[in-house]
Amino acid sequence: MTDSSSIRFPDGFLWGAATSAYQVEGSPLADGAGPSNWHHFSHQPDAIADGGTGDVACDHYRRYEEDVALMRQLGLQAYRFSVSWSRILPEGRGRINPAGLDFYRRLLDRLLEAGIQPCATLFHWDLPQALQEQGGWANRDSANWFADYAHILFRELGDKVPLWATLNEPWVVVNDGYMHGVHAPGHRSLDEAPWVAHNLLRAHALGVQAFRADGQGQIGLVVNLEPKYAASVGPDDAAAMSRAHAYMNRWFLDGVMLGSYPDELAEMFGQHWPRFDLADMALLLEPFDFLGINYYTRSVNRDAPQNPPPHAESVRQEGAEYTEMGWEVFPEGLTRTLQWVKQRYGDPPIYITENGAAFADPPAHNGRVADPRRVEYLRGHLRAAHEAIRLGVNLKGYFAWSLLDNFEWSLGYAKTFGLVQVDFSSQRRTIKDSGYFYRDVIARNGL
Ligand SMILES: OC[C@H]1NNC[C@@H](O)[C@@H]1O
Ligand SMILES: [Ca+2]
Repeated sequence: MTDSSSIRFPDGFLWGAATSAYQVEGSPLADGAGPSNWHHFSHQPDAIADGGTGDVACDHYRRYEEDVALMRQLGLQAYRFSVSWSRILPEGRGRINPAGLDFYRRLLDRLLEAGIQPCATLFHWDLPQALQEQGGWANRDSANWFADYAHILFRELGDKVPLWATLNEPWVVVNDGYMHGVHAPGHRSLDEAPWVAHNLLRAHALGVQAFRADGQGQIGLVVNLEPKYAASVGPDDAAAMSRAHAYMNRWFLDGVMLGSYPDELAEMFGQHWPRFDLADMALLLEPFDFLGINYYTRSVNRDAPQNPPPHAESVRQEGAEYTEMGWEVFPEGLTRTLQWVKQRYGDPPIYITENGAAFADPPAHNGRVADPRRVEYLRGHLRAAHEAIRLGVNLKGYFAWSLLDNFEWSLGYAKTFGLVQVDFSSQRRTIKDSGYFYRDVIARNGL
């Protein structure tokens, strides 16, 4: 039963929606842009479920003015997007491509004219291919490449962007790109993965230092968190839950908030786990202004010794509701996760930088797209977010994933998360019922 009592969020709570460059922009090589590793990866045979690539996507690189108009129609107060590193630096380092900067200046000007706060992510997985070919994040120099890139953006775009994020979901880069090989660069290496994670966090810290030197506004880190439950009360499943929790939720946050990695990681990686310099661990503690949390679901884990770290597997829950991603709809996990972050990491300011659901939506009919399951998903998770605020979590805003149906990485275009439907054959946008629902939430600052 949905609770019918109305709720109001705090004054000034920030309401937005999110996208990322490679998932929506298209035109990957336009106007002097260099290829990213995702451009390279998505063109590999069988890399993407429906054979999709980011070549066109939502054509946002060319339709951004129409899309900002859609954001206005939804009454968004903020828009979270990412900058394509290889538009700015086609070889990843050195030569700047002015046309790349100009695209983001145009987008920022449209947003500011519309009274929409930009929230820019520096890195949302699309590393310049030229840097991937120099080892990418496995190369210790990657942290410096990132800091140089960050410095350019702060200098060139800093006066138009109040909220910055260094990285989006470093865990996914490691788990999907370096452990399971299903994301760019498609590696499976217990030796590379810990160093990739470490260099990503070093990059984050050096990026924050660059921001302190000449940035304006606030800067944060965006992580995906998924509360872990045990499939049974047995000790093996409890241990599996604890390993899964360390691997997915604590690895990166302990690194940057506590200056150490969970002991469980050294245990589960064994001889593949490096010895990290103390100087590195001190760097990781570079303070930043807010934590971005991306929440979708929980997982219930049982022991799976045959699996790679964390030697666990998730168990489907009888009677539960699942999205098209195979993710359980579990809003109470959001409240629990926000409380856990508050208690473990010293009550940092938090934005929910992504929350949303993929459901099989019907095609637009008479200018409408009925997506009641997404409306209920959002309603339930907004209630859960409000409950966290009631429990004292310093939650400052919420960004729905996603503004538009878009390229869902290795799953291609079939998984649709948008508040706005995109007909990829015509590029026609249609606001879904969930978009109108969200517009009313923003207008009321609550449910
Ligand atoms: O899977 C849905 C989203 N999750 N976080 C990162 C985004 O790029 C994904 O589309
Ligand atoms: Ca507030």
